[in-house]
Amino acid sequence: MLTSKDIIREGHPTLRESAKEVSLPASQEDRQILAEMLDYLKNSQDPVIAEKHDLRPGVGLAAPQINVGKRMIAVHFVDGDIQYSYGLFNPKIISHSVQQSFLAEGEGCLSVDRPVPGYVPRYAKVRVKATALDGSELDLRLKGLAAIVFQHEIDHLNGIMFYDHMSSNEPFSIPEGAIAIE
Ligand SMILES: O=CN(O)CCNC(=O)c1cccc(Cl)c1Cl
Ligand code: NI
Repeated sequence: MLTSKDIIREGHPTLRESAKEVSLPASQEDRQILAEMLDYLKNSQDPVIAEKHDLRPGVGLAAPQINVGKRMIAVHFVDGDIQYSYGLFNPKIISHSVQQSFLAEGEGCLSVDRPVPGYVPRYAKVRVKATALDGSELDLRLKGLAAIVFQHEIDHLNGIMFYDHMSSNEPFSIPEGAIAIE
């Protein structure tokens, strides 16, 4: 099982590289890695398992964070009454809103061992295409928390960290018309 020691931290070059497309259909090895990433998220959200294995909680995870330079992400969280639990190959934002949004509580990252207070401006709505673990093609129209999490993960595939989006001298500045996601 993946644990916190498998997660690379700021300063590791892989976090700043662009990850490579996964050739499909995915190999058994790539499917195994993606399944383990999804399991990490589930385990990290289980108080008993997280405590036992000292797991930091996460709602998403990108392969570069476990030093695998491939375009694979996992997400596991509930947003309102919609449960998102996916392992995805080659996720791609194919369109997005002009309007922006940000998480009122800010963002955190398993690869960043320090709090970085401030708002992370992101697209309020995104349309994402990807191939799921079972090989099916997904076409997702996301808003709210889901839109933010998917952008955080897809950023990791492009070597982008959440604080790259933050205004350095005004971390709590809010872009014109941006909506706060509570
Ligand atoms: O890349 C994934 N991680 O670093 C996992 C840890 N961070 C989170 O779960 C997290 C926390 C707050 C906001 C967002 Cl958008 C995310 Cl994603
Ligand atoms: Ni992260």
